[in-house]
Amino acid sequence: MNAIDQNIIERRSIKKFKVDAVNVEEIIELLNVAKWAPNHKVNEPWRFLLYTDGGKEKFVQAFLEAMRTPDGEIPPKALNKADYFRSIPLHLVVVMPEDPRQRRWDEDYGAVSSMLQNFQLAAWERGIGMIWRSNDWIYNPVFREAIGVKPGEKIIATMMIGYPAHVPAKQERTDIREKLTIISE
Ligand SMILES: Cc1cc2nc3c(=O)[nH]c(=O)nc-3n(C[C@H](O)[C@H](O)[C@H](O)COP(=O)(O)O)c2cc1C
Repeated sequence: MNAIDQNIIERRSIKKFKVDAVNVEEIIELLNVAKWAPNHKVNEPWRFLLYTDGGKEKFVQAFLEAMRTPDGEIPPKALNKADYFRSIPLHLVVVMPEDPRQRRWDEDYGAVSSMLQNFQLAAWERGIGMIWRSNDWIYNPVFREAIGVKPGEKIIATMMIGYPAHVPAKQERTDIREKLTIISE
C-alpha cells in the first residue's frame, strides 16, 4: 500500500482532542493545499471562519443562543456541549454561496466536499485530527446570524480541529464489489 492509500484508509474522524494548540498558520497552509480540489468553473465556492483563542467564545455563544428554548432557558445538555466546544483548539466554519441553479449548487457542494476531504487528509498526514460536523444548529437562523452568515449562503460544515487524544477504531466498509456493476459489452 502506498502512503496516499494508507493516509486515506487510516484517517479517522476525531472527537477527543489534546489541549495543545494548533498553529493557525499551519491551518492556512493546509487550506492552501486543500483548495486544489476539482472544481468545475474553478469558482472556489467557499469561505471560512476560523475561531481560535478568545474568538472561540463567539462560536460557542452563537451555538448557545441557537439552543435557547422559547422560555429563554439553555438546556444543561447544551451547556455541557458548549464546554466541550471550548476545550477544542480550533473551530472552522465552512460557508458556500447558494447558487439558485441546481446544477451549479450540486457542483459547488461537490467541490467544497472534495476540498474538505483534501483538508482532512493533508491535516492527518501532519498529525492533526478533525471532525466534520453538520449538526442541526448550523441550519438555525440564530446561529447563522450570530456568526455573520448571510442569506444566500449555506454552512456546509463546522470542522472541529486539534491533535487527536484518541483515534477511534475504524467502522468497516463494504467491499466495493458489492456496490459495483461492470458493464463490459
Ligand atoms: C457531510 C458530513 C457530515 C457529518 N456530520 C457529522 C456530525 O454531525 N456529527 C458527527 O459525529 N460526525 C459527522 N460526520 C463524520 C462521520 O460521522 C464520520 O465520517 C463517520 O462516522 C466515519 O468515520 P471516519 O470518518 O472516522 O471513517 C460527518 C461527515 C460528513 C461527510
